[in-house]
Amino acid sequence: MKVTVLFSTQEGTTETIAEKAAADIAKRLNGTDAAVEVVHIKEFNIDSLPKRSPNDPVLFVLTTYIDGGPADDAAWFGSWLEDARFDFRVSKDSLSKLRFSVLGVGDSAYDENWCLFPRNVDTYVSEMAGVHIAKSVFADVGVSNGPSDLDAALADWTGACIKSLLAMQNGMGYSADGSTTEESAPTVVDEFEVLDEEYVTSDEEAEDGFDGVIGDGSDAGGEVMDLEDLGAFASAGLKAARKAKEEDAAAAAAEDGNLVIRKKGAAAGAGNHTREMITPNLRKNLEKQGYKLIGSHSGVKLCRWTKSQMRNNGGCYKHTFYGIESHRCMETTPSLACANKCTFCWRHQTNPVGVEWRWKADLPKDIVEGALEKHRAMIKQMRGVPGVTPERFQEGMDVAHCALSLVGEPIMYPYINEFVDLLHEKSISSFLVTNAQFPELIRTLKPITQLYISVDAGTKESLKKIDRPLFSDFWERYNACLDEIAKKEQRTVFRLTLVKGFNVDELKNYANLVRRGKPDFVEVKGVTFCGYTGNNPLTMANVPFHEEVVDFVKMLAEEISDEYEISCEHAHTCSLLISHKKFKINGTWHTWIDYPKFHSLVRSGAHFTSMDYLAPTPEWAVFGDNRKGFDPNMTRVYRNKAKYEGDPEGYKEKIRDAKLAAAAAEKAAAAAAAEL
Ligand SMILES: Cc1cc2nc3c(=O)[nH]c(=O)nc-3n(C[C@H](O)[C@H](O)[C@H](O)COP(=O)(O)O)c2cc1C
Ligand code: SF4
Repeated sequence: MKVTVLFSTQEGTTETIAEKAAADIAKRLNGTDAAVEVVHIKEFNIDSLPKRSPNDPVLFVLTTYIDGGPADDAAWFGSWLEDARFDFRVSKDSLSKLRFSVLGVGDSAYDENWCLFPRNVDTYVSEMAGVHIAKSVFADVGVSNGPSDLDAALADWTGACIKSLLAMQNGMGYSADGSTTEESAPTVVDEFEVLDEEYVTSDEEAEDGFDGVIGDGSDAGGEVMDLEDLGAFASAGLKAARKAKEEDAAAAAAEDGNLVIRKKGAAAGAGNHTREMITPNLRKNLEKQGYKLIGSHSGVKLCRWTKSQMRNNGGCYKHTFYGIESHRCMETTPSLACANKCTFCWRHQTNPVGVEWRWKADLPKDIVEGALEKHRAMIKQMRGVPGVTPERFQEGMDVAHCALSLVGEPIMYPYINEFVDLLHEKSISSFLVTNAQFPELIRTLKPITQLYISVDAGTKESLKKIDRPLFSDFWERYNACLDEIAKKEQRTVFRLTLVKGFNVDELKNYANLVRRGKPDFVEVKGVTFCGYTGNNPLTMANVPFHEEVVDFVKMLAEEISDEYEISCEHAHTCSLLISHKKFKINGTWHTWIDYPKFHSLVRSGAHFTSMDYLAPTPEWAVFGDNRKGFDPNMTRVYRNKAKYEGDPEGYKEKIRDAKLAAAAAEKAAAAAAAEL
């Protein structure tokens, strides 16, 4: 018997799952004549499926991608199957020899598209007379407990497959529900069911009548569990035990040599991917990226500019544009989840997603206190570092700004208003970035110091390509968010991230969006390359040069020149600011913020607008100044100072050449990979 575990993946999770399943199966079939192989779908000859011997089952482990469709590697398999299924010339029992089962991987946050592709594969193969050796199971990476949780689904599915495979080896019958018979020929119950699709963890649904019982109880080993027990069911201990078991299985199988892994090069991104808001795996992942986690859904991270300004080596663009003291700025988020899968996301697609809040909500007080504590602990590590004076160290400990822009969608957090109240009570300013998918939450958001909206694309098509949103009405939501922004009276900012080859050609569309949202400011920045993984479409070639950003900004400013003008530049981060002309008072830009005034306005409870807490912009920050946005009170550090000072133009040229070479090399590598 040859068991083929056939996987498709976009970003690597499903590959890991397939390997775990195969290792477990191989271990359990050890000592029989069965061989187990893990095969990447691109390496598999699909035309051989109809001829496959019933003795050589195929276990599909398939991910779900955009609009519920297949990952790129399985696109042709999807169309092969569909063609075969609907082509009247193909016999309806053409897969009658095939013994199979499907483990689908997807995220229920995608509603009706949850595991759509694996479900279709399951349906089509059944309709062409393929025979289940075990019930197909659909796993939900969006929950951390319950029967459709990835770990539980994997364990159930693998267990059922093993049972049938052992029965086949022993010449016994088997059924899709995992029971065996004494008959020598296989008896197959050709039906399957999704493991408790209705199972949800949200408080809301619990209120809607969820009684804490999973299915009929059979899913949990015959027990009926209540909600408290679910916590234990998903406890770290159980998971650790499972993991250890899986690792043992992999090691033993590899030792015994009945497991073969056949896949295409580096098929996908690395290891541990995500399930739920801060599950043990996600925690590890985020901590590896330098996040300090608070409670069950919040994070804080020390920004490089905080460290830089602590040493008086320069602040971030927010220092240049708005007078933020970067060394007193805490970067945090009360929601690591969001409703997108942006191509340029810093979290390398490991983010939990949802179209609404559906997790336990920690108290705002605990998040604010926890974030301050962890932020200060990171600042403490800067004590004694060259350039950090006792004054600046003390200022660093005394947080004055909070950038709610780390990752995730902060306004999804149900207590966001209470959260910003707590910041303001502590005289901490609030800069909040939202991703333009929740107009109703923007509407109900209280006045904050500065409200950002990410305007990632000028057209529906490129928004879909860049942000890869969950909502099907994402474009309508995007526009509704702009309408809400237009109604806000305190400072509003459009944040444009230019991605070469994706959105830089949409000048006129952007101009229309600015006219619609009427923001006070438009910040434009080139996308930052942060080592995107897996099949992420971005490469260094998508990162625009500073001059390209400047050219774009000049053209955009020209389009909206009746009301806006370029005001500031921070060359170091390729960022420029276009401001509404009302901030140019008597010929002087007033893009900076009077923070004490903002706090006294909030405390007064009086009505106020963005014109009530402004401050003049220093000359060095103004566009056109030869200091290019670098604060002259600080000392710039060049990594290659000698070279730069000796021949600044030549040095810039070299940097440019190096970037171009890197971009060309990436393109060539991608082309070569595509050809393989
Ligand atoms: C751009 C994008 C779109 C997705 N669309 C869906 C979808 O429509 N339905 C679904 O069930 N899961 C969807 N997912 C969730 C993935 O199936 C899930 O993240 C899975 O763990 C990815 O597995 P992989 O790492 O093997 O590619 C999507 C993920 C991404 C990144
Ligand atoms: S909205 Fe933010 S956190 Fe969510 S995917 Fe996009 S960049 Fe990442």
